Amino acid sequence: MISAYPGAAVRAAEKPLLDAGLGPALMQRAAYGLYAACAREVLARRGSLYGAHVTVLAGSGNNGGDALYAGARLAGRGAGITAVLTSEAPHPEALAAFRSRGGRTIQLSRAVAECARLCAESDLVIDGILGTGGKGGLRGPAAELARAFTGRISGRTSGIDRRPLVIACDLPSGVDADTGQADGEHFTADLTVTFGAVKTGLMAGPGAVAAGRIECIDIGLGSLPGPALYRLESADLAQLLPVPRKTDQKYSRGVLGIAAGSATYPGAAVLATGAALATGVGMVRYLGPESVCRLINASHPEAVCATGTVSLVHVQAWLAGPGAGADEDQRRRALEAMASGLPAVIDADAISHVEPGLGPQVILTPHAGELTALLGRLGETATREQIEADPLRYARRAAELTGATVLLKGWATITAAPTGETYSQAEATPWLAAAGSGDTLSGILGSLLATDRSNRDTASPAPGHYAELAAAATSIHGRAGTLTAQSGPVEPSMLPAAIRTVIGELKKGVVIDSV
Ligand SMILES: NC(=O)C1=CN([C@@H]2O[C@H](COP(=O)(O)OP(=O)(O)OC[C@H]3O[C@@H](n4cnc5c(N)ncnc54)[C@H](OP(=O)(O)O)[C@@H]3O)[C@@H](O)[C@H]2O)[C@@H](O)CC1
Ligand SMILES: [K+]
Repeated sequence: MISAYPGAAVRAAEKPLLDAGLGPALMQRAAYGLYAACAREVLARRGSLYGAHVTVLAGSGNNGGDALYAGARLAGRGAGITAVLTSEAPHPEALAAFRSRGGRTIQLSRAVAECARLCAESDLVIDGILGTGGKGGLRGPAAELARAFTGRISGRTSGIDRRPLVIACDLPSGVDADTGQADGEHFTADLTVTFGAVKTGLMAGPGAVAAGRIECIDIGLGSLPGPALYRLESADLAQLLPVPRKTDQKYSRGVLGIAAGSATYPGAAVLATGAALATGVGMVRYLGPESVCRLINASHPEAVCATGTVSLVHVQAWLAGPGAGADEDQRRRALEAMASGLPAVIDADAISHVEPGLGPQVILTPHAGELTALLGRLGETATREQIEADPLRYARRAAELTGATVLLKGWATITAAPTGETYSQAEATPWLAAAGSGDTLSGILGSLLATDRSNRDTASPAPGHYAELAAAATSIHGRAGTLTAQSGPVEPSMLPAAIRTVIGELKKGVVIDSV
């Protein structure tokens, strides 16, 4: 599990070490970690450090110091290095070390266009303009450089017309370390090498997109407070996924009730059912129109389909909403599912029936547009753009207002418990942004809720338990999409096959996390 902390918490943990005069030592550890990651990535790309073109972007603070020291080490391995100084007052000792290894410097304010060209023609750009001391987006010439560089490399691929590798020092410059907001110009990295602890802004909103892969370097920080944000990794997922016991039968493994689909949108019910079955539920009981029952049984003969009501069906969890449209019977079923006290995924059209006073076992799965509407009904104004810019804040706020667990979809999907525990998962591929994709996510989550033993074995699951399960479902969905995308565009109806493969590999311990 990755734990992330706000920038202020990391700075507070550094303070006693700085007061004890250990600042330079911490910087050397950070710079060495950055150098080692840069060397590894350049070697992987071009086979040799010797003769590689590297540009270091160095700001006025310690972030620039880290980047200059890392650049000095790369110069010592034969790379050709130029530092673009974005301030008149760079870190003096780091600059001296950089120059002593033969690094040359350019003052950005006098040559923005030249610096943008230099970056675009480099093998590697190290972004050391701003770290945790940055306030707001980039300003002045640094903002112009980010814009010009992005313009120059847009349209380039990772093939022959190669983009330079961009490695961010601690965090991509212009990204808020706590929220991931990036209001103004900012850099976008392939890899962020972060120091001491992962910053929450690297795992949320635009910051999660800008950070790329995340690597955390241990610099020997003191104790940190409780993390603000978690990310599940393969080993956590393997533990969370239930395996059938020898004594199990279909009912004890878990039955999921699905009230989804309508005469207008029947496909959503088929997709949700297929994903739930592939995730390993003991049984699916489907409730909906007869025409949808027939369609589901044509592809999933194991699903038990009926047109009845929620209260007459014995299940361990509910899934309501996908494809329900304006179907009045499905609306009633969604309300009954929310009131049942059982774990329930409330997705798509059912989100518009949500009222405050729910419990954490109810998981709402909005995208930013649906959350705008939900918050509006609860008396809170937030535009889609505001939610996309700061998803941590709004997912937590929605959980607080409804009492439910909230899964807010995005590049990094945020799941927030009403008690504050928050997760971020970012395994998805952009190919998953397709009609029907959300229906499969809700099917996976429904299955995890129905097979969840803690719900039956303990009186009340731990706070944040449902947010963790929602994060697990998000991760499985993202991994299944990424696996499918390896051979081309993703059709959501292809996902159940990949879900089975992902779960099988997780259980065998085959999947190794890249960060
Ligand atoms: N502390 C430690 O022990 C260790 C810290 N480490 C490293 O230090 C980093 C934090 O360093 P830091 O505090 O010096 O801040 P940093 O982000 O480099 O820049 C601040 C400077 O930028 C300026 N500035 C601010 N906003 C701006 C904007 N929007 N656009 C333009 N300029 C802006 C601001 O000037 P001001 O506006 O305040 O006058 C100020 O001069 C941390 O991320 C990590 O990399 C590691 O070495 C490990 C040990
Ligand atoms: K940076």
